[in-house]
Amino acid sequence: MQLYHHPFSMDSQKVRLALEERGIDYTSFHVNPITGKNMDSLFFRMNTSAKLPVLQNGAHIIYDTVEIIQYIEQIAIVSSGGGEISSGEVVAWIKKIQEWNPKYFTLSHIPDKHRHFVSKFTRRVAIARMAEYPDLASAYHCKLRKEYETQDNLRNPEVLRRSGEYLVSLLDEVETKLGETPFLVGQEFSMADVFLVPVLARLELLNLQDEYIHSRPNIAKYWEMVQQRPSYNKVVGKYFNGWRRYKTLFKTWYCLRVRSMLRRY
Ligand SMILES: N[C@@H](CCC(=O)N[C@@H](CS)C(=O)NCC(=O)O)C(=O)O
Repeated sequence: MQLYHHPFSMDSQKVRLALEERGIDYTSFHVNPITGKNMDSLFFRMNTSAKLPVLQNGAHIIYDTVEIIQYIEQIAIVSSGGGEISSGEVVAWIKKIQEWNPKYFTLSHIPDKHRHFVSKFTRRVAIARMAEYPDLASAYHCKLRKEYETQDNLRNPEVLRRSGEYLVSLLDEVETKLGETPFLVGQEFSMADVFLVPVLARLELLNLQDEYIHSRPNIAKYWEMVQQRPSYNKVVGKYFNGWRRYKTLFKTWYCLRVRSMLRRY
């Protein structure tokens, strides 16, 4: 089984947490969307949305995060001969969390000058690939249009307001629930937690933990606890804990700067 993913991608983190928690082996391929690797022709031909993650098992390819997780659960049940599929409550939490699109919230917390630089680089990559692979030109063109759309939406205060409000109401609901049970659904770490942990990790990466995590005591306690899990360390901690975040971010930033200077798109 091959997983195309990247540590920066929250949906990739969810899938990797599920694979680690269920102890399923897979071959990992890093595809960095910030350096435009998701537009490399081999990957793009398989997945013209260029979005991550993608799970491939032989001829079976899945592009949707929730569907990938359901597939992982089925594999875990078949290979262990036991276990069970997620309950209705877990599925409801997954849906609620997945309804929050972190894109605009994240981008709006990145300084304009860095954001514009990355956006320009992404557009240049799409244009370069268009010329290189004429048979994929319309798909690359679509990707280019989406990038302009993203930048337009970021100038719309209504889009940002809605995203922020949804996040706050989601966290308030999570805070109430965690006052009743140690994990989002009951006594055990479930797939609902797999979807929640990357949201908290994103808030910490953006240095927003005081406003969103520490101000909610139940979430703060939960956050401390889930960070002790080996799956967290492998998927998130290894790249973003303490000084590691600077190494991870610097590597991507350096690669972007050099390629941009040399005009290697
Ligand atoms: N269809 C995917 C979308 C996942 C998605 O939005 N992925 C983001 C990262 S979390 C991505 O790949 N962005 C890069 C891009 O849009 O170029 C799903 O629902 O699982």
